Amino acid sequence: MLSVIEALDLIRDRVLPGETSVKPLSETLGHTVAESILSPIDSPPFDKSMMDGFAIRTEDFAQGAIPLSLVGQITAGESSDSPLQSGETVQIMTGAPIPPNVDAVVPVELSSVENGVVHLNVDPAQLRSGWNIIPRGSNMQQGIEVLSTGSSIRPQEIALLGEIGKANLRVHHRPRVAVLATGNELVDVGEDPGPGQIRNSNALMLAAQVESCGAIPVVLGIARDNRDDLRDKVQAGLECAMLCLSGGVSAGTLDLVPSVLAEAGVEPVFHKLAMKPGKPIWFGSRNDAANGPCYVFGLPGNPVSSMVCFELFVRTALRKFCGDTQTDVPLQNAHLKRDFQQRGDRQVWFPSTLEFEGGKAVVNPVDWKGSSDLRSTLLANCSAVFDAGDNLYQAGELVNVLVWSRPLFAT
Ligand SMILES: Nc1nc2c(c(=O)[nH]1)N[C@H]1C(S)=C(S)[C@@H](COP(=O)(O)OP(=O)(O)OC[C@H]3O[C@@H](n4cnc5c(N)ncnc54)[C@H](O)[C@@H]3O)O[C@H]1N2
Ligand code: MOO
Repeated sequence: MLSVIEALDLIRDRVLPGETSVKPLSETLGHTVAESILSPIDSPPFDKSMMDGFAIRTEDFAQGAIPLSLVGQITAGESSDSPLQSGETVQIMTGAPIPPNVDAVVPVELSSVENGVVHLNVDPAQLRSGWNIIPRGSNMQQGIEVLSTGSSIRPQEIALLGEIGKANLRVHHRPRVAVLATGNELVDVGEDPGPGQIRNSNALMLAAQVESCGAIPVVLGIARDNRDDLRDKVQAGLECAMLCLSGGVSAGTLDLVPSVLAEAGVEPVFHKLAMKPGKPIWFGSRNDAANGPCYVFGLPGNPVSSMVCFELFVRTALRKFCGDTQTDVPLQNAHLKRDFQQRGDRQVWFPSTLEFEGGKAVVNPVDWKGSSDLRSTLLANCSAVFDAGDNLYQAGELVNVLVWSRPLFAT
């Protein structure tokens, strides 16, 4: 069986970045840039005062302290082209442009003013040319690349693009992701299950995970375990950029998903991984000349398997599809809080809590009963990774951890 790392590589190889369009800057948060963006300006665009104070010429102090005559004021938004004469100063505010031949700003706290005369309470030997002035172009020079293709847009990217006047830019689309639950045992969450039935909790969970990635969920309901119903609903799902099925991918007589997908022209890339939860996961893609490719995940029906497989694989596929160049799974290290016995032939992604204790990241596996135990995931915020084999991990040992995304509100 393939490993998680091998599966992630196959997904990254198979998934290609999707379509792009030009959007107003204010609508691009969370998108990925699909063009290289150069700065048309210097930043700051002029030599600028970093403090509220008095603009001076340090050369005036070469022979020692002198009183300065106050000849004006420059506030942010104004500008002054008049150079200072020897012995003159202007009051200047933070953000205001520096007048010609001024080379330092003395903070107002280090000065006193009496009858239009300014005295500086600074040792003249300490006055340095450039003090409290940020030179034009020192943060960013005209012509440099500020964002490369594939960077994602956070609030600070929006601000910088605003600063350079990039009101519209080319970004990758938010993809539509179809969610299709399969199973004769499923009823909608608003219904009372009869004997042998359970509520379809996976579809809502997967739709929420899709939303938490910034993609658009398209919930297709429940496909029954017969070829006709499954085929029809799969066809509808293939119109989206991605399709996530849940259930029907292991070895039961009604596990029809792999064969129905194959009939629908979805080319398998892998089926079954050496991981727990999630062993029977299926991944493939269909290329449609008219609609572009659809990437298909057959997620295992057990709720924790579906959830963890989404976090690892679907999220990675979405990142790649959305043009993001950062598609590594964001694993981090944490110290085990207690001894942990691992037994089994599959790598385990164990629901756990990650906390900071005494300045250290500490991870504690929760009391998890297995892939159907959704309840214990409510106590967890990450998966701790334990390799296959029979190993006693010691308290304090470093292990890999994958933090589950924590959305604030859906987009
Ligand atoms: N002989 C074998 N049996 C199983 C194997 C195997 O390798 N050989 N693998 C086991 C593993 S591991 C998993 S995980 C499950 C996954 O099976 P399926 O993906 O085929 O899922 P189902 O059998 O349809 O369902 C499994 C379980 O999850 C419940 N379920 C399904 N859909 C939903 C939903 N939408 N919402 C909530 N719960 C759902 C379903 O009722 C089952 O209890 O297979 C093992 N078997
Ligand atoms: O791989 Mo399964 O998800 O252990 O129950």
